[in-house]
Amino acid sequence: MRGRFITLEGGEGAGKTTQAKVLAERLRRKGINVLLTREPGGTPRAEAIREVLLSGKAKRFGALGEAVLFYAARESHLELCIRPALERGTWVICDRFSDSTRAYQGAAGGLPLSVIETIDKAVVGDTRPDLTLIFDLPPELGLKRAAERLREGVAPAAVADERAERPASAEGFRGAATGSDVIALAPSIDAPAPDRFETMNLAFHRSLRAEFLAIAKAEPERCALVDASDTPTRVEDRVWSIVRDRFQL
Ligand SMILES: Nc1ncnc2c1ncn2[C@@H]1O[C@H](COP(=O)(O)OP(=O)(O)OP(=O)(O)O)[C@@H](O)[C@H]1O
Ligand SMILES: Cc1cn([C@H]2C[C@H](O)[C@@H](COP(=O)(O)O)O2)c(=O)[nH]c1=O
Repeated sequence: MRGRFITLEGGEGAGKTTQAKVLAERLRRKGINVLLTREPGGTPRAEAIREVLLSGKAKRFGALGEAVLFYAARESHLELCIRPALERGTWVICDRFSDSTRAYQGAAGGLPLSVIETIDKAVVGDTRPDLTLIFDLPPELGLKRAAERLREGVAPAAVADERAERPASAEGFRGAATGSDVIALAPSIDAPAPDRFETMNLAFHRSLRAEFLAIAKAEPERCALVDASDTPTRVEDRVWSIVRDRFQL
């Protein structure tokens, strides 16, 4: 049976990475094979693109240029990592996916939705998430958390983690060759400094929030809203109750 595809979406510092790890552990405790991954990233090629995008080096290409790069990374990720895992029956938990492009490069970045939808159709096809958890909180709070994370010297976690899973191709996870469980990614991009999008102004982050809320409202069969301003334990419980109900676990 095909695995389930779960994505986590939302603004900066919303707690997606924190909760993705907890969810993966909870599912594993139920005996489910889980691939925990992130976007942009998940394969060496996509991680290299991540470095370019988050450093701000691609900013001068505008929202269209950045969107094309996000989709180049997504194509590699889907082809070498996500689709093979789903076909093996592994559940995939992905920290950000297409809704982020729609919010960041679309609503907040000014790229028309029709352009994103065209590229999305070509790259993602029918590999759509079965469930998208949308983490909602005021951007001021999310940015404060992200700033505290930086002050504590904690880089946004590299979540590519395949445990028992192994990619079929040489372009798969870097850690596969060494057999490591959690993939250690190149430090340069995850060094503690605000990334390209964290440095945008509050108006940008407000439009992100509005777009994520609009997506959740427009697609209630796929999306579930999570109040990310709550305590970590409460958020964890809410996530688990959504996942349990959705997949009848
Ligand atoms: N519910 C919560 N309450 C308070 N702090 C939290 C909560 N969840 C996560 N945090 C903390 O906030 C910071 C950001 O969390 P995390 O990295 O999980 O967010 P994120 O949504 O993945 O962020 P980004 O998209 O910016 O990478 C971390 O330092 C984390 O420990
Ligand atoms: C997938 C995707 C991501 N982004 C932005 C959103 C964040 O600012 C970074 C990713 O960093 P994180 O710490 O892993 O959250 O990239 C984007 O603008 N468009 C996208 O499609």
